[in-house]
Amino acid sequence: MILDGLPAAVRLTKGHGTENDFVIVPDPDGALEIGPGQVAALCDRRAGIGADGLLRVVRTAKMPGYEDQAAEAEFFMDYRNADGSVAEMCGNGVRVFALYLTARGFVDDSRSGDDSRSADDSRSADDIGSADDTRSVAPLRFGVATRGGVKHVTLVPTGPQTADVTVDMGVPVFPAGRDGLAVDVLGVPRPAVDVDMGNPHAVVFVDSVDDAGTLYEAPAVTPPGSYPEGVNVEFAADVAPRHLAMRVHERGVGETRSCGTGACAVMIAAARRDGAAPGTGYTVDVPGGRLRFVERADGRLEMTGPAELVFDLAAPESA
Ligand SMILES: N[C@@H](CCC[C@H](N)C(=O)O)C(=O)O
Repeated sequence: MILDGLPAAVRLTKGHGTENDFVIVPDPDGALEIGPGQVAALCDRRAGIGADGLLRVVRTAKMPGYEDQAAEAEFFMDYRNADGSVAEMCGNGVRVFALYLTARGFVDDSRSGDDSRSADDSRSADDIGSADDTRSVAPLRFGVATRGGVKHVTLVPTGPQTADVTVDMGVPVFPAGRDGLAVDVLGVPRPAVDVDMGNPHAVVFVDSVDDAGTLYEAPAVTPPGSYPEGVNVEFAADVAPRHLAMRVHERGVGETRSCGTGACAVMIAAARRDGAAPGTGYTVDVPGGRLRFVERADGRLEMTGPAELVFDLAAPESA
């Protein structure tokens, strides 16, 4: 049974960011062992809850090997793909994780580093966005620890279980050495751009995202063996100046409705192709919604998009 080994008191939550969906498991003390098989079972869309991935919420100080991030970020996002594999980063996951921390009271907003928040604003997360809540909501700022380093977020609640979240995704890297990188588009290899957002991406520009085909299988990437650890593949098509559409085949998942790091890779590949100056805004449409980007003068990429918590699930009483 998918909840085996999880204490009955653990309340799981389902959330999504532009329809990239996650099972969220609170484990502040790092006490739970959730192996790849159980992650895959929880993420199974027929026999489980169904999700593209799992986010375990663990205090950074309790996350072996990452304790040094605890000074900047109280909580660590332990991200797993739907097949149970571990990935370095998940951009949509960070937005959903940040909303979960605030909506479930893991982040004390008086300690969020937001100087503009008024002293008498004592609303609970459930009050925010309710019918009698007429005050404007100040953004919350805090760090989220990840395998790809601390990500700083700015979160604006838009309702009791929703928010717009901006994430400082760091400086994208164009790794050297994958010469001749290509992705098959309708059976023909096309040059691809190699982008590292903490996790690996191959971006190929196409005339229409329909050219990605069914994406039932991972797209062919050449030369063979270019990514021994696997790769996320993005198909990007121009919609208008500085506005693209994208489809993605994610490592460890399959086609998803959105990929935050993938959209970052598309944005930065397009910005370099266009010779865009820092500060230029880009929009990337994904099947599940819209993400907005700006490359700051210091080279760091900011991604803004929605996050939503959909429902909570408690384990049934044991017999
Ligand atoms: N959906 C994520 C990326 C998740 C990890 C990816 N599948 C990988 O294995 O690198 C995002 O929003 O960035």
